[in-house]
Amino acid sequence: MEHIKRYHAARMQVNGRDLLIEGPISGADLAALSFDEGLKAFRIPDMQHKALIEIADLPEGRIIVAREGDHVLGYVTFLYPDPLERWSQAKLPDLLELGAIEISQSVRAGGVAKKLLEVSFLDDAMEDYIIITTEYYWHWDLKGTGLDVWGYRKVMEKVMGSVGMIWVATDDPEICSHPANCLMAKIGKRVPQESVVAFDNMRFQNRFLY
Ligand SMILES: CC(=O)SCCNC(=O)CCNC(=O)[C@H](O)C(C)(C)COP(=O)(O)OP(=O)(O)OC[C@H]1O[C@@H](n2cnc3c(N)ncnc32)[C@H](O)[C@@H]1OP(=O)(O)O
Repeated sequence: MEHIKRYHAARMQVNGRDLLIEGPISGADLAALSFDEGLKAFRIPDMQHKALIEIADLPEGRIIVAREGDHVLGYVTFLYPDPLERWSQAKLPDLLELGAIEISQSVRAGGVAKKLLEVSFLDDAMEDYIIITTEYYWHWDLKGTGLDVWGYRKVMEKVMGSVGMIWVATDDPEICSHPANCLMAKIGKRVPQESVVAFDNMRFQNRFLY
């Protein structure tokens, strides 16, 4: 499958700060930007910056950033699912995982996460993919937001729902291990039925138990 990446950008103001939301950007462009110290939910900021640079240059990888000048304050990633996760079992060329979305504390709750997704989905190429995201409460910044798991789950539903990603059922044991965890997905308009069926089969693998 040819992965077409068309650049889009938008501007917004949050707390009086001018932000540029743009992407997909290349690894070289991302390497030239500084990376905010507050972006530490998944790895220490330096390591996460390096990981994102690698993802940006993967054939299927897409990184959309929110930046103030040359300083990154938020990002979202799309790439093939981790080979250790069931979502990669069928090796679907047209299934991408929204792997991480993170906004620095100083500009949170100002619509940046929703804007990152809006810009991501401006690219019509996204209609060729099944986009999934796995929500595990242990990845959430409960302490930094002061929200409980259900309040946080509501925020994630609002962020993902803003581009039409919806809750979908699965019997994946990790997702089922806590009721606030969930799988969300959006199936692009041009995704063939065979891919949708393969995705359904990956979602349910323990039918003999029912
Ligand atoms: C696949 C994954 O990456 S799962 C992990 C998600 N990432 C993280 O948990 C990392 C740490 N957290 C963050 O980076 C941010 O808090 C995020 C990404 C969860 C949300 O980013 P934000 O830019 O703050 O979200 P945004 O401002 O677009 O808000 C979306 C909605 O949630 C609401 N919201 C956001 N934060 C809060 C909050 N702390 N309390 C109540 N509501 C909130 C917003 O008001 C908005 O509501 P609306 O749609 O009714 O207007």
